[in-house]
Amino acid sequence: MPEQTNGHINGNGNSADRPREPIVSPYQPKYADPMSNVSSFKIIESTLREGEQFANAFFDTEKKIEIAKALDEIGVDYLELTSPMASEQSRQDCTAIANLGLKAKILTHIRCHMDDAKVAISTGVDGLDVVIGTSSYLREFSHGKDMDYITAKAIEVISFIKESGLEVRFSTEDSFRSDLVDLLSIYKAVDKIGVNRVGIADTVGCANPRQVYELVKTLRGVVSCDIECHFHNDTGCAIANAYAALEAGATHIDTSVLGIGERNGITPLGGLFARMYTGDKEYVKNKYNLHKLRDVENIVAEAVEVTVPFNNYITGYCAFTHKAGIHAKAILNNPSTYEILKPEDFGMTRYVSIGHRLTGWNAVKNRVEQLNLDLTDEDAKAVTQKIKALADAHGALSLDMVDGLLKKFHEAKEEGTHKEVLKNIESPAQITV
Ligand SMILES: CC(=O)SCCNC(=O)CCNC(=O)[C@H](O)C(C)(C)COP(=O)(O)OP(=O)(O)OC[C@H]1O[C@@H](n2cnc3c(N)ncnc32)[C@H](O)[C@@H]1OP(=O)(O)O
Ligand SMILES: O=C(O)CCC(=O)C(=O)O
Ligand SMILES: [Mg+2]
Repeated sequence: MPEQTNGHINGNGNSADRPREPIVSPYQPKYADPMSNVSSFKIIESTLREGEQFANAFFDTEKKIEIAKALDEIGVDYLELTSPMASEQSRQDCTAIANLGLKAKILTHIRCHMDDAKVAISTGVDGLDVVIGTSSYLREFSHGKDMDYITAKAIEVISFIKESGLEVRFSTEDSFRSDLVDLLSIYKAVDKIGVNRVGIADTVGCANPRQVYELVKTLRGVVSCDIECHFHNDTGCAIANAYAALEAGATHIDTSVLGIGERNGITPLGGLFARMYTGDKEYVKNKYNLHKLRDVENIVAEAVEVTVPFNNYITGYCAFTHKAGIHAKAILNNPSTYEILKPEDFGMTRYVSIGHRLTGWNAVKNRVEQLNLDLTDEDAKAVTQKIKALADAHGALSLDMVDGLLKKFHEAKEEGTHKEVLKNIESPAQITV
């Protein structure tokens, strides 16, 4: 039997830290967890590149440095920066961040073009992410080049970057609307000349996890270098696609803080953490400083003038709020009953909400115990019914109101008038403390 713990209504979740027997769920997936790549996956954090393509984003040098340092504290493996070709300030910012001496490797992102490569190398970054579109859309409406030209240019640019000693990645923009034979043939060609990584990019967010798995698995059989993946979230698959890519043998995933990027963005850093933590908690906890996630999200949210979404992975304000009575009872006994992520692993706090009509007597009784009031189960049940009636008539009650009601009831009980007092309370105003 799992240990019965006394959960905290506003507690810090420490009850979940106590040793307890593992709960073996009959609903564990039957297949072996294929997350062999979890123990080696790397994050290419692109808030300072893809994130700068978010509609509201404008980061001055100081803000870029603040974000870069905050991401470095989390322990992301790479930071990807906007192309130095974008503007003179972008070029100077690349140089400034490359010189910060961060633990993360610094990359910048360039077109498949010799001029871009030359300028990028001169910034002092550790590596270059080279990209060129291979779908018929991009070949026709963007750069207008055919596959022979693209392949020859890729080989020229990659060879040049390698000669300078930098790490180099080659990526095909809009991979999922590109011809598979074209893709495999160009990836093979660049693998042969020693590219460090090839990249698959779902530039328009059209791919689903099954398609991702198939493409990455096929590519894994064709190249020996690392495989990076970049997923846009237009159809809500960016996290699932990242996971499917890792299952299939990808090694690097692009993220941005809060998922910001072109249109509605890419795989969010926090969402990827949540997904990967669920697969291999110890690896993710040991490798990344998860307690710092909220700080960097707040920095970025403020910089781009958005609020952190209420339902954000991990840090959304209700990510660890439990409400319905059935949930509250079980959570208070053992948080893992309704939590796959431990809030304390992310520096977050669990909250059990009790002042509403979905509440249950077990949660109310727990509050009675926290307030150290001498009330019976029957008393807790009676007060619970009053909370429900008040909520039906007036909407949710604050925790202060619930406390006020419990204290009033307790005082009246000492005088033997509690049933009458409870009956006479008809509005929250009568219990507001
Ligand atoms: C899917 C992605 O997010 S890819 C990354 C996107 N990032 C950026 O665009 C960085 C910010 N961009 C910029 O500042 C500018 O677009 C620049 C500096 C890169 C280029 O600016 P401009 O020279 O004014 O060209 P413009 O932006 O109008 O068009 C893009 C040019 O790059 C070419 N191009 C587009 N993609 C590529 C590529 N991957 N490799 C090589 N050339 C490319 C286009 O053919 C076009 O060339 P043209 O000047 O002959 O028409
Ligand atoms: O360089 C890459 O792999 C991705 C570029 C990009 O942002 C995209 O294709 O959406
Ligand atoms: Mg993108």
